[in-house]
Amino acid sequence: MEGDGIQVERRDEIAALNSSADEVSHLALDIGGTLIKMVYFSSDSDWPVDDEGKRSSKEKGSKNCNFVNGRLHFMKFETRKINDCLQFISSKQLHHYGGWHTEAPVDCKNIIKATGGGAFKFADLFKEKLEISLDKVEEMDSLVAGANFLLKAVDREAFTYMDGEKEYLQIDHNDLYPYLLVNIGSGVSMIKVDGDGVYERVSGTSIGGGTFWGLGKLLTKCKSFDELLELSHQGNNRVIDMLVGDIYGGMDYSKIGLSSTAIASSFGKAISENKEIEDYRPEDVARSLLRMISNNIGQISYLNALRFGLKRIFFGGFFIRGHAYTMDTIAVAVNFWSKGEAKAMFLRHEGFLGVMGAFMSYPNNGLDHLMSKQLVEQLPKSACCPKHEARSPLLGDLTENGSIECSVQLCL
Ligand SMILES: Nc1ncnc2c1ncn2[C@@H]1O[C@H](COP(=O)(O)OP(=O)(O)OP(=O)(O)O)[C@@H](O)[C@H]1O
Ligand SMILES: CC(C)(CO)[C@@H](O)C(=O)NCCC(=O)O
Repeated sequence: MEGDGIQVERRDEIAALNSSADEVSHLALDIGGTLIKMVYFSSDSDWPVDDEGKRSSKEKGSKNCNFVNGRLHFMKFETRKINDCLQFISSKQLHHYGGWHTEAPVDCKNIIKATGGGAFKFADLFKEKLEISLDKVEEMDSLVAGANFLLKAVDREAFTYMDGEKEYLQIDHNDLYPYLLVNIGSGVSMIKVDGDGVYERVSGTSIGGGTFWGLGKLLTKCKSFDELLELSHQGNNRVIDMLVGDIYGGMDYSKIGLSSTAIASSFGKAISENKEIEDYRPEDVARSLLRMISNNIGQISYLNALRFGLKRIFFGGFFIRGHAYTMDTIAVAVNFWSKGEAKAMFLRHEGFLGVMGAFMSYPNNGLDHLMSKQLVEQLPKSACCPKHEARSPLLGDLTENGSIECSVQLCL
């Protein structure tokens, strides 16, 4: 029988679920060029079943629906280590729990929503290793659905970053569109969003997170992205970048609005010195690289915002990783080029937009509404958000693996 919410599989196999600590559903994947993102829901373990092994109501809502408390789990894996992801799914038996469909035949249970290029590239691998069929969700559709959902559902999802200060924003649901979504993954997609499912990918650039990680790895011999990011934190880009002051004898070029400390040419100083890469500190190389790529993305984003008269630019993707210097550079670039007209905004669930979109695409009607309500209610509402706000214990910045409490509606 179908209801308004997620439909529960009313089969005897469901009874077997009750032996496990948590009940899992709605596994979704975003398999990108560099990272695999995963989301799944686990309900609290004390959800009762009736004598026939069917889930019974703990708290009946209207139309015979249950409100189930649980957690939404967020994970990421490196795509080059896809076997770790397969192993995780297998060890937790997650693959049995795509959506719960009343009508679905037993052998349809291993159908998982998946987005990103890897949903095509690795479809056979998932089938072969875990007998999972990937139900492909279009990548841009997923990004936009995920961003719209998070911006509407999660209080203080978006924030600005300037001079080391985060300022959380209260998004008016009736005044969200249009905006520019800039997703900085391996490559960068720029999407003009006009409504739910109404969007156009207006631009992109191949100089993105993959460029930072790839070039950074070659130039610094770093073994991990986190190591490279940490290095950049300690570096000084002025050692390698050619500044306006280097060209103008320490002076500003005020006539065209460039201060002496502005970068005139990224990595430009390296040509005038008789140095090899080994002569530079990896910290400084990492810093210059991060600055170059962040600046460039900020500038192209601004130009696209200008092209369509958009004032708000939301930045997502795992390149950002909540990193202060990255956000600061992007924000300064947008602010500088737009003369303060456009604003760069960042998202707490930055890297999980696409996978949230895929998660939301499981056929149900209740999830969106209910989760929105729950997620919002878990945070105190306030019209004005103080700077340097403490992280919410339930909804911390989700740049790492973690989980958040929420409720979903399941209908029998
Ligand atoms: N632990 C990590 N390992 C590797 N890259 C990381 C890590 N954390 C952050 N990154 C950065 O995030 C980028 C990947 O971001 P994201 O997961 O949003 O994109 P993707 O889906 O893999 O790429 P695309 O959408 O272009 O296919 C990397 O290129 C790198 O710059
Ligand atoms: C190819 C995708 C969409 C894959 O996620 C992404 O890596 C991207 O937007 N790259 C930039 C490609 C370009 O527009 O030049």
